Amino acid sequence: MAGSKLLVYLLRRDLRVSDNPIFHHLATTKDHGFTHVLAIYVFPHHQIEIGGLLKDGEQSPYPQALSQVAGFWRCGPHRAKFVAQSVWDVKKTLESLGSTLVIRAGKTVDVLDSVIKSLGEQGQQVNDVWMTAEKSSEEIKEEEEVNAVCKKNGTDFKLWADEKYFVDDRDTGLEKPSDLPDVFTSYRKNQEPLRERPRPVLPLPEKGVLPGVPESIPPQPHPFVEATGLNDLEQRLLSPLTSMLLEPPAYPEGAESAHPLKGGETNAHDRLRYLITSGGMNSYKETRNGLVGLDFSTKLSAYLSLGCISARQVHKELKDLEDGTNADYASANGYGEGENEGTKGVRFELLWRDYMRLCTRKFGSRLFRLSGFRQDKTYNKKWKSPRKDAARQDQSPAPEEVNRVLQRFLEGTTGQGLIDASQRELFHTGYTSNRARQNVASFLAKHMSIDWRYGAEWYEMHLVDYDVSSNWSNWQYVAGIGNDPRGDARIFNPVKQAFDYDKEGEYVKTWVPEVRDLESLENIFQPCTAKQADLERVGLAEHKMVTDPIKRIDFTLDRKPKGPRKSFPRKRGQGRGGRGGGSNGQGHDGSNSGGSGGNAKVQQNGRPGANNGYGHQQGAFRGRGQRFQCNTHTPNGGYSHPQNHNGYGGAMYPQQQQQYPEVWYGNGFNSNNTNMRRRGSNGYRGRGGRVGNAGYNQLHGYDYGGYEQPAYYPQQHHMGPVV
Ligand SMILES: Cc1cc2nc3c(=O)[nH]c(=O)nc-3n(C[C@H](O)[C@H](O)[C@H](O)COP(=O)(O)OP(=O)(O)OC[C@H]3O[C@@H](n4cnc5c(N)ncnc54)[C@H](O)[C@@H]3O)c2cc1C
Repeated sequence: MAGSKLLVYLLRRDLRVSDNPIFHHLATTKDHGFTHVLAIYVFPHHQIEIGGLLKDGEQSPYPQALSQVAGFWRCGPHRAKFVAQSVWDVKKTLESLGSTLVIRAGKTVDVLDSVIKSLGEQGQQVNDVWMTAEKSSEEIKEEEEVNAVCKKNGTDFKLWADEKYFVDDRDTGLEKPSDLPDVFTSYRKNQEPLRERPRPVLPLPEKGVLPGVPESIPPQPHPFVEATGLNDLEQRLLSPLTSMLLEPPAYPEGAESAHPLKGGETNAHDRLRYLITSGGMNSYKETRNGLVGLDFSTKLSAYLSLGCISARQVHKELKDLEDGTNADYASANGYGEGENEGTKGVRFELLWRDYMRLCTRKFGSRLFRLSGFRQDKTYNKKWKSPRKDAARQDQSPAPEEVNRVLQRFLEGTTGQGLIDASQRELFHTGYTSNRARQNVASFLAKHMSIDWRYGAEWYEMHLVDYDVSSNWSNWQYVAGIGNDPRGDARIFNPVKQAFDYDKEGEYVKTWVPEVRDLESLENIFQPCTAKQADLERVGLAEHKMVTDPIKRIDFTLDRKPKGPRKSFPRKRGQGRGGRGGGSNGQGHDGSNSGGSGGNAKVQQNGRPGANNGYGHQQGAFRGRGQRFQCNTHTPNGGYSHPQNHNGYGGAMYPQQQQQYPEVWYGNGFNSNNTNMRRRGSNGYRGRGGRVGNAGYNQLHGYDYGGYEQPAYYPQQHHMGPVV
């Protein structure tokens, strides 16, 4: 159209209108020349599953949004909802300012190409495309693809810095990415005093100052539909998601989510104001290691990671409190009293977030590498893999056993209370505290020596605050292959940590209801330590957390951890491992999964199981193989993905789910009948062996017994209270 100039702004993790450099530029620069702006958010097909947005009967042109190593959904239900809410909030805010946000699904470049073509057919040229830059490899690739499409269409392309971090890139003093110190403390010292570092925030554009919206808005490209509203969008995003667990935990009665917050810039600012006025920011330092409740930490992470709020906006409100410059905070504790330990602590953590992102900038795709950022080629840690094609030939235990242990870890039945509570909380709510995350990551990587990327991908699926840099760098850090100067030497003892941070056992009891009626903390944190009579009284005597704990840690109340820090429990015949076999002699080698009792006699008992204990394993593997081979979304629940040799749950599209609502086929496990336990013949606790073994019924191992999936996915009736 003659005289008009159109800008397309592709939003990604900059889901806010205030303190947004692009909107600010458009609102305040007189000669930018644009008569129209079309802001677009594309649900990216490779990061969020968009199969639920397909038109009836259509097939997606894209592979499913599954993770590379484990084949988990890359975005589970909690974050899918949160993103939808955040996107919708931007739309509402822009509408209130006389603009709008167009919401699409697909591959960003395909949507852009279609938008440019569709507008071109109506005589409207797209002159410029802008987006904000990210530092992770996948996002950089997307930027390059967008640039290429722009070139092809004769459209200008510009990348903006997002400015959502605490210290602006222009102010860090780092001349190039590789200048970043490999130790956080060195970086922090370079940046202090932190209170002086952030740039001022950019205000919300005034109503009517943004360029107009084009008269005709291009439709959602085929074969996807446009959601009719926020509820419809949420439901469609959630509908294809399966739990990926063979035995998903039930939602514990009475448990309340520590993260009942909804997404969006508006809610982010409400939360921030609440934290200031309630005194939460002042007490942050004392409470930040908490485990239960909404207010022990800020719960700003999900907003920060999607860019619903910027770190400098958080800093500004803290400063207003400290300086006494916002009358709305006049009645808050600490008003006008300067920086305190709490507000200082929040700034410190925000700098951690910056640092993790600068690590991504420095190390690029090494963020996702098994050997981590800094290890050279000679690094030789023997990670254990649940995948046959990825495991070393001499791996012990075998991949099938690692897979069994991994499943227990994911579903939260390891027998370590703190780990299990955290994993179940994460599964049900999308959140778990920093303290719990450290323990969980350490447990998988250091106690179990399992390929830490399974944990990182599980977190990617479930965390409502998933952030590529914060997640993967933290996993590397805790796994000992990232930027922790203590590396392998830092190992969290989950029992000691539970005694230190869950002093009444409230957290573990909240999320692991099976242990609620046990009396001593020691037993709550490790139910296998309870007396047989107590276990029988609370109905736990036959529970796998007790009969087959993944790891048992000897710990006495004088707080000194005892016992070996072995990754997988010892090999058969090493004196601590054996468990009694199943009565048909089909038990596992107890040593592979955490045996801690044991003397020669116990080992003998364990051996028959060890020798014949493959029914379960092979069954599981064959089950998985069957799913993998299944290319289409059949009722067998299979999926195939080029990089995924490790299918877990059958991914089913809505139509099929209606047909076969809650059953997964093709599982190698039969949840009810696989275990034929008996007591280890040599006592059951302490150093004398313990409640015996998981002997696996071979028949069921080979049989693909259909598994009834609890109705958690996708109905979402256990999402916890929402405020
Ligand atoms: C294994 C592991 C995985 C993690 N994955 C993520 C992730 O995907 N996304 C994410 O935002 N955080 C991640 N963290 C960091 C941290 O656990 C969360 O940021 C924090 O628990 C979020 O809760 P909060 O907002 O109440 O944090 P607060 O304690 O209130 O901290 C304030 C803010 O500081 C930042 N922050 C705090 N600690 C860290 C940290 N260690 N690294 C980076 N930023 C931090 C967050 O943005 C947070 O919102 C991970 C930590 C571990 C150990």
